[in-house]
Amino acid sequence: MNDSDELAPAVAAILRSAEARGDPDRGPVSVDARSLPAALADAEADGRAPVIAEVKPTSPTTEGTREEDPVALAEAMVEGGAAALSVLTEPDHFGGSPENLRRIREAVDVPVLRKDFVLREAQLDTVRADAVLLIARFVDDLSGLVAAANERGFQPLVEVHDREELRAALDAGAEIVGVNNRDLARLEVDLETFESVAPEAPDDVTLVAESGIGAPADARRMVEAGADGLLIGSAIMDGVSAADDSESRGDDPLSNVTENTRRLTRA
Ligand SMILES: O=C(O)c1ccccc1NCC(=O)[C@H](O)[C@H](O)COP(=O)(O)O
Repeated sequence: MNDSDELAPAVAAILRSAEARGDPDRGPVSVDARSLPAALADAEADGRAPVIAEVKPTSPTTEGTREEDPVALAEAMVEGGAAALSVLTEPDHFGGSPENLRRIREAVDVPVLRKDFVLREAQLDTVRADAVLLIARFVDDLSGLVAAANERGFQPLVEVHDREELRAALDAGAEIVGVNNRDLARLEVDLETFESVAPEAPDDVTLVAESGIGAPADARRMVEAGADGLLIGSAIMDGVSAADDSESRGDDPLSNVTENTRRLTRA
């Protein structure tokens, strides 16, 4: 990873803090993972859009920080039909923590993806999750980290943004690939990114469309383009564009999170 000059300043700062974070003081963890591909397929089989709902207290592109208990947020998402959860563990720019993930995974029975900027093997051992995000652009030894994640029982979800990164992910042995519609160089979101990369992926890969899915029509568009899973954060956490109209939003933030999730899982 040597292109921090080409990244949005917020992303370069995220990477600096990921590099500086200490490694856990223990050996390799072992995980008995809940299957993410199976959970997504089960959702589709019973008529729900396969949503991976993200517990994302804040981000560089969000105003303010959600103060609700992360476990309550996660349970509200599952109640709304989420097939799986994504939980931020990045503390400095997303308000996440490994402890949030540990508590959420204990409280729900759906698969939980660890959302962070994992750069080296020891960082895998910070907390047990069912799946772990590895960002192709930022990981120097992608094959090594995919293998290290698999050895521990984690399901690696390798994030790409273009066809070249998709090839690198497949060469590294990725079986679950996320195509991020958010360009981390400029932080702009464009759903055409998924549409241009998805046709290049083999059929046996589980493909996840990430970022920028704000409304049910976006969710349908991504599924039509080949998405097996939909990673959705902001539209569930704040629901600005998920709600059809502001009158349908109530005063209870957790009910709104459930309702935002439900609208998207019913897409
Ligand atoms: O979300 C951000 O502002 C962000 C900024 C810099 C790097 C990464 C960022 N997001 C990471 C994500 O992948 C999203 O949280 C996830 O795909 C959900 O996206 P969205 O539904 O658009 O909140």
